[in-house]
Amino acid sequence: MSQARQAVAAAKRIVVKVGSSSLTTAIGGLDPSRLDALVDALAARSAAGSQVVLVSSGAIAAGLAPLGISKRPKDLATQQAAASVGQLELVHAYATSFARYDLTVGQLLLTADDVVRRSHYRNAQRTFSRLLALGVVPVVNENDTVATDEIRFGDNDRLAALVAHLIGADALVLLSDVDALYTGDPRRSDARRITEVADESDLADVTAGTTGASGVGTGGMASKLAAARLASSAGIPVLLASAADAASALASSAIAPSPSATASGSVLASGSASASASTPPPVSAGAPASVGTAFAATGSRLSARRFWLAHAADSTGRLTLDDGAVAAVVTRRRSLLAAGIAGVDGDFDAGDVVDLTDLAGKVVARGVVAFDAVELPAMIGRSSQHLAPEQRREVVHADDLVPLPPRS
Ligand SMILES: Nc1ncnc2c1ncn2[C@@H]1O[C@H](COP(=O)(O)OP(=O)(O)O)[C@@H](O)[C@H]1O
Ligand SMILES: N[C@@H](CCC(=O)OP(=O)(O)O)C(=O)O
Repeated sequence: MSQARQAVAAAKRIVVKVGSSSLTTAIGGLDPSRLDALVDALAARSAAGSQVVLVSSGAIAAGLAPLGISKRPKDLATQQAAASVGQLELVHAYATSFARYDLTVGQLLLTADDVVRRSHYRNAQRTFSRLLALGVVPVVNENDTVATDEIRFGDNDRLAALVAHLIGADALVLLSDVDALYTGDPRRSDARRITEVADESDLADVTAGTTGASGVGTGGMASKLAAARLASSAGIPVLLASAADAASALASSAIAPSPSATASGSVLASGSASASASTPPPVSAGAPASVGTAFAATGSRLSARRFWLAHAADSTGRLTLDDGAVAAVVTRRRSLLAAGIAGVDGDFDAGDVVDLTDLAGKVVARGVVAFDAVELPAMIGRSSQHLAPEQRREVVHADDLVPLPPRS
């Protein structure tokens, strides 16, 4: 079994994301039997001693039937109305289903700011940590009802990758309606199945579509691939599999504790399983080598601050660097000086996050800029001795700068 699969099977803290298409029926609305089957697998993993966080899509899809709408609306306001109605159905269904195992769920509705803004993510971190310590299964979704087009994650794959980093998860499992990553859309006969992704070279032949077959999901395989890259480059192994294979994908290599014990750190549920609660089906010993696609962790875990910098929701401008400056900041990890800047775009203030690009426009790094946009045009291309004394400092300090992995 690959190292990535072993890591997923051994993970003590695991984030599992499930897409809308895996929770709904062909005619719309939640499919209780698919939801229960997913919960069976999650409860089994929890009983094997792992802390489980579920990122679940499906609010918009679940809201369509109660509102008498037959297909996914295109306009934001109707999507938000559907999400408002559907989220309630969704968490109610989860609460009922997890209760079969005497497990309590907690709902977290997050906006992009909650996981990418430094001032907010500590708050989200605290909430997750407390919920997990209390033995609760957090069920996460984007706060669709207040998210606007500009500030939306849009797809929960990315949200799940950000949450996995935020809570220090050991693995991320992305469950979808397709059994693995293919070289192209599996509806095409020439698409080849990929079992292991050790590094970027294994993805060279892959074309990932942006729409799914179901019509209820959002990002297609492209958003799953982007999320898998994001997580694996930050040191988190990823397993992409079909929700129908959830039991195998979530199989644990841990020796299952006694049936009454729950996730490690639980202070509430230990020994409190009610007489009526079911015992989850036993877990097998780790995901079989053939389930889904496993992505090895390629990078190392970034500090919360660097992760925030690299993946902050939006940068407010861009600085174009000449070749020497690109080499200095990306390879030698130096600060960016005015002399190496060839262009300035955007309307930013000192302290904002900006993209740093090469002369061809490719983003090579991100950083916190130390000057307002209006100050920079007169400074760029000049060496320090040709700058006013108060301007003789780094435009982006090395401590505030993170080179972006080439593939994210
Ligand atoms: N290279 C690919 N490998 C696998 N699936 C792909 C690929 N390109 C496109 N797809 C499509 O992406 C779909 C999954 O995306 P989506 O329906 O948005 O899932 P979810 O609702 O689980 O988020 C698959 O059903 C498949 O049709
Ligand atoms: N937040 C939205 C889901 C967005 C989303 O990413 O959907 P999907 O592609 O099915 O994972 C909802 O709950 O309907």
